[in-house]
Formats: sequence, structure tokens, C-alpha cells
Amino acid sequence: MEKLTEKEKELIRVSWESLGKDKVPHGVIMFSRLFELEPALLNLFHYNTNCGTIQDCLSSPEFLDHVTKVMLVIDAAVSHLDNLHTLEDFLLNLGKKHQAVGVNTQSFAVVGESLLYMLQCSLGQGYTAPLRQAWLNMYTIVVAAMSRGWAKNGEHKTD
Ligand code: HEM
Repeated sequence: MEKLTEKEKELIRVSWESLGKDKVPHGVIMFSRLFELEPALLNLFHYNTNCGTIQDCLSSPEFLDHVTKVMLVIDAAVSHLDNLHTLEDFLLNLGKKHQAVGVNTQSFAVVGESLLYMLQCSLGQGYTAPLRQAWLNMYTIVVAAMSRGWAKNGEHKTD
């Protein structure tokens, strides 16, 4: 696993904390952007609620639960910046689960772009080039582990 510099860790920790305790509204900004960039992802959420339009989906409790889960994973990564490898098994498993529900690894990159978009909206002037790079580096580590799990699950299915 790649390592982050101490400066990058500091930028990530301080900016994440500055978003406040309730991360869900920031997650909603992130997913609104994701669906703008890749509307087909809406179809992967097979909840009872009608997820026909972006607005229907974004306001459904099940969907907000998923947003909460995503923010908790990011929160776990931010809390483990010194030892991200301890999340490896969890992230492998998460990648496997997403392979099973039909998410492509290319979409993980679009999630990354949406995460940066959310940070830009939420941090305003605080969104600087080094901060952007720090988050991108962390997200790349998380997604690399998820993608390894995704690939393992894919292999399994074709055995
Ligand atoms: C490409 C965009 C994504 C789509 C379309 C997607 C879709 C889904 C779906 C359909 C489920 C199963 C239903 C549910 O639990 O709500 C799920 C579960 C989950 N997702 Fe995602 N997801 C995406 C990205 C992510 C990302 C980036 C993370 C975290 C970094 C994440 C974290 C989770 C977690 C923690 C679960 C619960 C897994 C479990 O049941 O153990 N998802 N996702």
C-alpha cells in the first residue's frame, strides 16, 4: 500500500473535521454530482422506494443510509491514515460486494471525482491544490484495495 506524507495526512484530517459532525449533507452533494456524471448508476439502487429520478433517490431513507455508509468508510480511512493497511480486508470485502451489486471499477474513479467536487463546494477557499492532491492520494489507496476485492470476486464467478 502506498503511503501518505505527514503533511497530506494533516491536510486530510483538518479538512474532514472542518466539514462538521454530520457528514451526510456533504455525502448528498457528492452523490448528486456522481449521478450527474453517471446517471446509469441510479439503476443499481434497487430499493423499494422509486428511484426513478435523482431527486426521488436522494431523498429516500435507504439511499441516505448508503450515503451514511460511504461517509463512514471515508471517516474510517481518515481515522486510520497512519495504518491504512489495517482496513485492507474490510476494503477487499467492500469491493467484492460492489462487484456483486453491479458497480464497475471505472465508477469508483467517478466517485473520486465527485468526492473532490464535494470538497471544493464545502471547503471553498480551503480547497487548495495540495489539499486536492492529498485527498486524491488517499482515495486512490482506498479504491485500489476495493478494486482488488472487486477483481477477486469477478475471478471467482468465472471459475
Ligand atoms: C459507484 C458508486 C456506488 C454505488 C452505485 C454503490 C451501490 C451500493 C449498493 C447497491 C449497495 C447495497 C445496498 C446498500 O447497502 O445500500 C452498497 C453497499 C455499500 N456501499 Fe456502495 N456503492 C457505491 C460506492 C460506494 C463507495 C465509494 C463506498 C465507500 C467508500 C461504498 C460503501 C458501501 C457500504 C459500506 C455498503 C454496505 C456493504 C455491506 O452491506 O456490508 N459504496 N453500495
